[in-house]
Amino acid sequence: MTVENVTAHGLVTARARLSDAIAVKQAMLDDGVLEQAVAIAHVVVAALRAGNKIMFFGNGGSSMDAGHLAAELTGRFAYDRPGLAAFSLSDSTAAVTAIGNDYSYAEVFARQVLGLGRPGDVAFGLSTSGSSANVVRGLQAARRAGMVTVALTGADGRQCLAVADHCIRVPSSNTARVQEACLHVGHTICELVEAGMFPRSP
Ligand SMILES: O=C(CO)[C@@H](O)[C@H](O)[C@H](O)[C@H](O)COP(=O)(O)O
Repeated sequence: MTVENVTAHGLVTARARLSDAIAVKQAMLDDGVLEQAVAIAHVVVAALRAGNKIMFFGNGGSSMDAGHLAAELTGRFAYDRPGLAAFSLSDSTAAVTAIGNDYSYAEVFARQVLGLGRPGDVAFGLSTSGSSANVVRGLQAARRAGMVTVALTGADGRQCLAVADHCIRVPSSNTARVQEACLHVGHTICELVEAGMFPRSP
């Protein structure tokens, strides 16, 4: 195969991927995902106003999205305002490696949740498969601790759904598409939370 053929094939494939991503986002518009995101943003605003905090966790690409979304709240999303109480449990390399090494990888989020979480806090578990044991156990621990539990997953998010007060299942089972869609949902929630906490005059 020539370089030109590889490039042509790559372009065809890339177009198909982009079409798929658009179809997923269109299905989200039709599936009530935004209505769920608004409801979750209300929950987060209520928690922050009551002095509670927001924690995110996930594996792999979702671990980076967990840190990204926490930073949208502690830093800023669209405009300057005070920082909000949010952090990612995936960001602590020391905690994740110590708990994973000394207990088990399934406990890396649950143990942090139980140590850091207080009733009324909000825990966001991100899992494209919806079945990663450490994310499911993290949400279970949060629920036991009296926290509000939120899951962002792909279409087959049943295990997270069972332990989440709010579960947005984006309509795809492709890991990359689900990550992109969950990040979009996360951005939407952060934007709504920022506007809810610090309204700007029109
Ligand atoms: O980012 C990617 C591939 O797109 C991977 O690293 C992916 O995040 C990992 O396979 C994760 O372990 C998947 O876990 P989960 O999202 O199903 O909970």
